[in-house]
Amino acid sequence: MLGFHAEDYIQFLSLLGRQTDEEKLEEESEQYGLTYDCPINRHVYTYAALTSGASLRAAECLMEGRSQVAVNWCGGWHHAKRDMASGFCYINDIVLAILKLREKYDRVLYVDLDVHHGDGVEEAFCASTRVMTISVHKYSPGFFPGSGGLDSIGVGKGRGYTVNIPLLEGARDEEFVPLVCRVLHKAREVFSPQALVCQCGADGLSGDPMDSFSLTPTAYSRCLQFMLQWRLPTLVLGGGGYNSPNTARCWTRLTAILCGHKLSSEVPDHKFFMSYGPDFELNISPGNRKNMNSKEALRRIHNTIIENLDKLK
Ligand SMILES: CN(c1ccc(C(=O)NO)cc1)S(=O)(=O)c1ccc(-c2ccccn2)s1
Ligand SMILES: [Zn+2]
Repeated sequence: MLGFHAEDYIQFLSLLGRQTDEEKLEEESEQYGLTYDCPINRHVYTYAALTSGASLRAAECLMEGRSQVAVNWCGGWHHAKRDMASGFCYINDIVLAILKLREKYDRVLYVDLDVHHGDGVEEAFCASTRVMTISVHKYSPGFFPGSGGLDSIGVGKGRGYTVNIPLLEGARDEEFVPLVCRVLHKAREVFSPQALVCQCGADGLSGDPMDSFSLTPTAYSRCLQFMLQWRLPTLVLGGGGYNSPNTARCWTRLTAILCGHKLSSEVPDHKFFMSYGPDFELNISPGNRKNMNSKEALRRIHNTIIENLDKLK
């Protein structure tokens, strides 16, 4: 964890279980972002260490050639900063995994499909020409974390290696998939990644409490399948997803794709079967929320990103 995070932050997290002076605890917690959406309890450190360790181990499996794809659905904590928790994220397992992959691969592509901007990962690599980050997310006044605009393209020598695809609420599969895949195609052309990390936060699904996009698991499946055809060492991670049955539907579908397994459209009987009512179907309908993304806006976003990426040639 010290490969990315500040020692004092990790030290504080590790002492949480043993700290008894509530007053002191309260005060210090604030400076480390350990309030509101990142509450503290004595289990946080172990939880964060285990989930990050799993993402690191998955990266090592790829580097050892044990598999072409490795998955950690408990990972994907893209908001955590070097010395601060943020957005339910305590340790940035994604940054740790990318730094590990960089020990073997010269260029790593990071793709963030979560409905929230992958700010913690972008910030960590915004000055790098060896890690390209691409985040597609809802970008709207007051929506967390508030960063990830079209003009956020990296800094210094890393300028152009940060890509943001900012969308408005109501985004649907039929425009999400072609836009993301066209950007991915261009990114691969100009960056030639040797390894891939994909955060598959499912809070963009229709029916998620984040109430933002109208995606179905098909959007995530098509984007992941597009990347899988590159046959790069690929790390697949989880992230947000607050409608648990729908998130399970989505990640089960992605797992089946990764395993080359065909799924029935019916949810099979199991311990949590009743949570999948009333239709007990694997698929999710997109719903009918108003789509605020106009064709002109989507075209402008696409053209701007393609122009920016072409400058890297
Ligand atoms: C802290 N926030 C985050 C941060 C990160 C995420 C996330 O999933 N990031 O990927 C989600 C919410 S937040 O302020 O937007 C919210 C906290 C609680 C929220 C909520 C709770 C219930 C229903 C709808 N929204 S949104
Ligand atoms: Zn999210």
